[in-house]
Amino acid sequence: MKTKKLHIISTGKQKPEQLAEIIGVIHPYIDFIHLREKTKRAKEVYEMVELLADKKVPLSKIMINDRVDVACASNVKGVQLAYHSLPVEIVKREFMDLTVGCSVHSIEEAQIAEQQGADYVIFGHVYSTQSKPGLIPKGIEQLWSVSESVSIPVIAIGGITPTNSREVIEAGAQGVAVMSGILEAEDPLEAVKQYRSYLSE
Ligand SMILES: Cc1ncc(COP(=O)(O)OP(=O)(O)O)c(N)n1
Ligand SMILES: Cc1nc(C(=O)O)sc1CCOP(=O)(O)O
Ligand SMILES: [Mg+2]
Repeated sequence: MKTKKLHIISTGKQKPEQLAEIIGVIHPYIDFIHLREKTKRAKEVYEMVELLADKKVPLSKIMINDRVDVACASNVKGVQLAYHSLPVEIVKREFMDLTVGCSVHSIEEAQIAEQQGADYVIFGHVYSTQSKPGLIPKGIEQLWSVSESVSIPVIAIGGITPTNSREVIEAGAQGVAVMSGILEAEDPLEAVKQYRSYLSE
């Protein structure tokens, strides 16, 4: 079985130094860290990449949410496009070196992302989560339908725990994306090891 991917999404609430400290410790166990810092300016996000690099986090593990300019300028792996971001096809056409992930919330969005050349999609939110308060979760069956409807990897997001990771993998996900379960854990290293063990079984 191909090893499933573990993406970590920054909360936007932690100080850059605090995030860098945590990722500096857990990066050997993760595939990608996404900087999703919606209230920060481009320069601040760029500086966060520098902090991560200082902690020896490989640039090849860093994705930038939305900001194609920052992703290019900082030479990271790629960009995670949100619903308000530039279209996938434009980013793929103009920035060929970037890996492009797209956040989707339906079969139709996933298929459009695939047609436009996305390298993978993140689908959610699968389970209810404090990180998306008041929004009804999509559930495991929709995850299954989305996974069936595209050929590119589908990464599940939203309320993912170590134990339900197995269920989402069985539903066709090629990996999981986690925010609070690791970055807000009392012991992020222990938490990431737990996710990793469920994803590797
Ligand atoms: C139904 C639905 N639409 C949009 C969003 C949020 O979109 P996304 O692009 O994933 O942005 P963030 O999750 O990063 O805020 C959603 N969750 N649900
Ligand atoms: C950033 C994000 N996007 C989602 C989506 O469905 O598009 S769910 C989500 C938050 C995931 O946080 P947690 O791991 O704490 O549940
Ligand atoms: Mg999202």
